[in-house]
Amino acid sequence: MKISVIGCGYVGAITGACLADLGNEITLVDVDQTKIDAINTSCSPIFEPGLDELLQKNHQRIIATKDLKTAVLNSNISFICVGTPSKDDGSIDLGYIESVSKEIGCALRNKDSFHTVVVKSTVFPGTSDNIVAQNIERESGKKLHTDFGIVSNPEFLREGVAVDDFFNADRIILGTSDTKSRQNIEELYSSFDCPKYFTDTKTAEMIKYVSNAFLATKISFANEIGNLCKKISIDSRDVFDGVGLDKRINPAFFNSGIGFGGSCFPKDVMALIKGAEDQFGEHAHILKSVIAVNNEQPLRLITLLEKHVPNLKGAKIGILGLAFKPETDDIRESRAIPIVKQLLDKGAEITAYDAQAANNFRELFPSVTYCERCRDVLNSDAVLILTEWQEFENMDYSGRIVIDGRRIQKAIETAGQYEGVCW
Ligand SMILES: NC(=O)c1ccc[n+]([C@@H]2O[C@H](COP(=O)([O-])OP(=O)(O)OC[C@H]3O[C@@H](n4cnc5c(N)ncnc54)[C@H](O)[C@@H]3O)[C@@H](O)[C@H]2O)c1
Ligand SMILES: O=c1ccn([C@@H]2O[C@H](COP(=O)(O)OP(=O)(O)O[C@H]3O[C@H](CO)[C@@H](O)[C@H](O)[C@H]3O)[C@@H](O)[C@H]2O)c(=O)[nH]1
Repeated sequence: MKISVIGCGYVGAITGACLADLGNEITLVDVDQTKIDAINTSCSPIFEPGLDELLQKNHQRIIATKDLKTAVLNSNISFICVGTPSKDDGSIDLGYIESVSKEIGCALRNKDSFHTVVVKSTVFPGTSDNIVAQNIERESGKKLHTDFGIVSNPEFLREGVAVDDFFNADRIILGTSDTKSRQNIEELYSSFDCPKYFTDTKTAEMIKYVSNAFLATKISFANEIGNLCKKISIDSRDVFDGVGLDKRINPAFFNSGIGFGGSCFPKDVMALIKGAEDQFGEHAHILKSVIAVNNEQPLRLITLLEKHVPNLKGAKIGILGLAFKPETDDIRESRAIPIVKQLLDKGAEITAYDAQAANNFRELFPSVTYCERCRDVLNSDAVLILTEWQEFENMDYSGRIVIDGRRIQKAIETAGQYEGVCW
């Protein structure tokens, strides 16, 4: 199939490269020339394991461009993969979705054949029908279901393991009330043997929000219980290992520590809270607590640090890990951000190491000293572990004060003085 993918960030680049690997011809579209140049030289525009290899292997079937109109006209299906960030009040900013759907509409003015538009970006329920479809109808003069169709196909990939998640999805959610589009999308995903769940667009959109909200809830719940377990000298991991044996509960996403970051959980939980309240007058009490626990968790690590280093003014603090999780260079909503902010406010001198995320972090915090080798960070008054990169398991923490936000076994075994946030 000929497919245009609009937005070459984490979701667009993965979707384009993986669909090319399945034999489709892909045109990736972005407004960012650097990303286009990277893709056209078969280099990944983001750090994601396996993506470079896929771009190289399928380079004859992948092209990147700024020209959305031609990309849409030369394809049968367009995937919308642009960002849906938070506004200052936490509600969803649909600015990119608005402008891309209008541009697709303009392009379709000159197209005679049927076109399927797939919304992969995470959007509040109702957005595909009320904004995307209506903008396209308005700008193109064409009719939904007759000239074009809409599918909501939310993405569930996790950064760091995104290629594997694409090819080995637990399920594919497909929301559409359009017969031709359903046929197109069924054909596109025909080689996947996971469950394909067909529903309407707004239900599909809600499934994405509820999945992220539930996983975030599990993490905040594990953190709340972990905080209590620490006070009673119970290892919270042992507790959740036991709890997770109940098939109704499941052991995943019970790792307690300094909380969840990333471009999705904080943003999507806030968007659900705000959308529920502003549009429907519903107060999401549980989800508000999920955010409150998550905001508190990184600051607990500072409180533990101050037990060992009471005066942080002028203290040398080493930080291991800046990315919001391992195997990514992404620092969006990383728990390292509030921790570094507070340490700097208290006058600490910070050295930090992260093999992938240091450059991104430097843009936010130029006053931090960034080390080339992780062992250089150890030469500090105390070491904080904020991301569970595998290489941190290979270090010797003997004689060091370590405050661990992510439970690195080697630190538990070798540190001179050791504190875990929730254990
Ligand atoms: N990152 C993830 O792990 C993940 C996983 C599942 C779902 N999502 C959702 O997918 C969407 C995209 O997320 P992302 O992390 O890939 O975002 P991103 O910010 O990494 O990438 C978005 C891209 O869209 C481009 N763009 C913006 N306006 C454009 C326009 N008019 N035309 C063409 N390109 C344009 C930007 O330049 C950018 O490269 C969001 O809704 C997000 O919530 C993200
Ligand atoms: O038990 C756990 C699991 C995760 N985390 C933290 O939670 C955050 C998110 O982790 P993860 O879910 O692995 O990464 P993301 O790439 O943000 O993926 C989430 O967000 C994506 C965007 O919507 C979805 O597609 C994925 O299904 C969903 O897992 C990270 O800061 C993790 O450190 C914990 O603290 N404890």
